Amino acid sequence: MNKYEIAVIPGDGIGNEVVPEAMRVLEAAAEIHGGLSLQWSQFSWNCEYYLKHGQMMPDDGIDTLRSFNQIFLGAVGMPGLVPDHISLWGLLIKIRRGFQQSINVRPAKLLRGLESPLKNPKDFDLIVVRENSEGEYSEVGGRIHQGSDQIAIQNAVFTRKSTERAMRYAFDLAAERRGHVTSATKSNGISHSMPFWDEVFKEVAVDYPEMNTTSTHIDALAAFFVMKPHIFDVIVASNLFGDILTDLGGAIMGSIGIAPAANLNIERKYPSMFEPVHGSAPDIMGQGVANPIGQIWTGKMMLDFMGYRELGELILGAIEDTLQAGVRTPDLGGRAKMMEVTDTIIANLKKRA
Ligand SMILES: NC(=O)C1=CN([C@@H]2O[C@H](COP(=O)(O)OP(=O)(O)OC[C@H]3O[C@@H](n4cnc5c(N)ncnc54)[C@H](O)[C@@H]3O)[C@@H](O)[C@H]2O)C=CC1
Ligand SMILES: CC(=O)C(=O)O
Ligand SMILES: [K+]
Ligand SMILES: [Mn+2]
Repeated sequence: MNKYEIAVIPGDGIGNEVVPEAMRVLEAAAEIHGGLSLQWSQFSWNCEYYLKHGQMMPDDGIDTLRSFNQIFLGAVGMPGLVPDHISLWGLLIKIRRGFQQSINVRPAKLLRGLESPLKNPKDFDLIVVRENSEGEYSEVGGRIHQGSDQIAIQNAVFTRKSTERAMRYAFDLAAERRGHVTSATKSNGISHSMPFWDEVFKEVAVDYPEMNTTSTHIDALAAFFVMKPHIFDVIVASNLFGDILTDLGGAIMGSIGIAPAANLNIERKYPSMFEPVHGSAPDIMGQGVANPIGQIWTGKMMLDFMGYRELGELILGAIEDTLQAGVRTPDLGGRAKMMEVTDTIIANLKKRA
């Protein structure tokens, strides 16, 4: 029996609802496999914890997580309780950076049984590789002066090491897929970091002569996601561009509630963290209608990363069977409750086993 220690951080809002659902599916998958045991340890670090303790996680939080194989997280943020920059930087981003989870992998594809809101989506199947450790999301900057003299400065940080790492990951991924990498740039407007980004992209591409490459400005790229998403294979993007593109990726699939993600420590020196693209959705929390598919598909990505790809395929198949049968939450135009969707996915998983 292969045992894995998984740290579970449901976080805020619907994170507390969809994480237990995904755990039910992963448990069912482990049972089908027979040789895989997932040992879950729960941590209640979130905005309520902050209100009690003045921090999003204890001082030794990162040390506590270090011994786990992986981290399974829901979402962080409850803007009514704690300002978002404090909650996200105090937990989510702290973990991403603390464990050098430098790559955020976010697929978007046309699922069987789901109509995209696009009129002519064709059969798109793309993956956004988002640089996850620096870029526009930096702590470098500050505020000075008062009143009408106030100034806010926010610096973007692009290192050769991290830029190259994200790009190499994208090329390696494309080599296993359709061999096409698109770089998301904005070197017409951002005059230092993005020309640098373009230069590094050209240099890295030299090492992959068999790959096709395109460099596209992020504004046009966003429009192409809507007009012709099928042209994309792998897209490599900076932290901010990747963040925005992947909500759009969720939207063109049918809902941001189904979009999965993986924050990878590709060196496997530290745990990686698996959490869907969506946030804590305070507008629908407590109603039992959150779509659990984003979290469940994220669980599939965790199994893939742990080397259980066949099991992952089984889960995605069961998700598609469920969508095809019309069992969908309201965000997908359906009337099913969250738990009914999960129950149906588990039943379909057992049928496929
Ligand atoms: N990685 C993370 O933990 C993230 C955290 N957040 C945080 O979440 C909080 C809310 O942020 P928003 O901007 O509203 O983004 P959000 O992703 O939480 O919600 C955006 C919209 O999508 C809907 N939605 C999201 N997930 C859904 C699901 N599983 N099923 C059905 N509908 C779903 C929501 O109801 C809402 O209408 C904020 O505190 C924000 O900072 C936002 C994005 C990512
Ligand atoms: C914070 C956020 O929106 C994300 O990581 O996608
Ligand atoms: K999330
Ligand atoms: Mn986001």
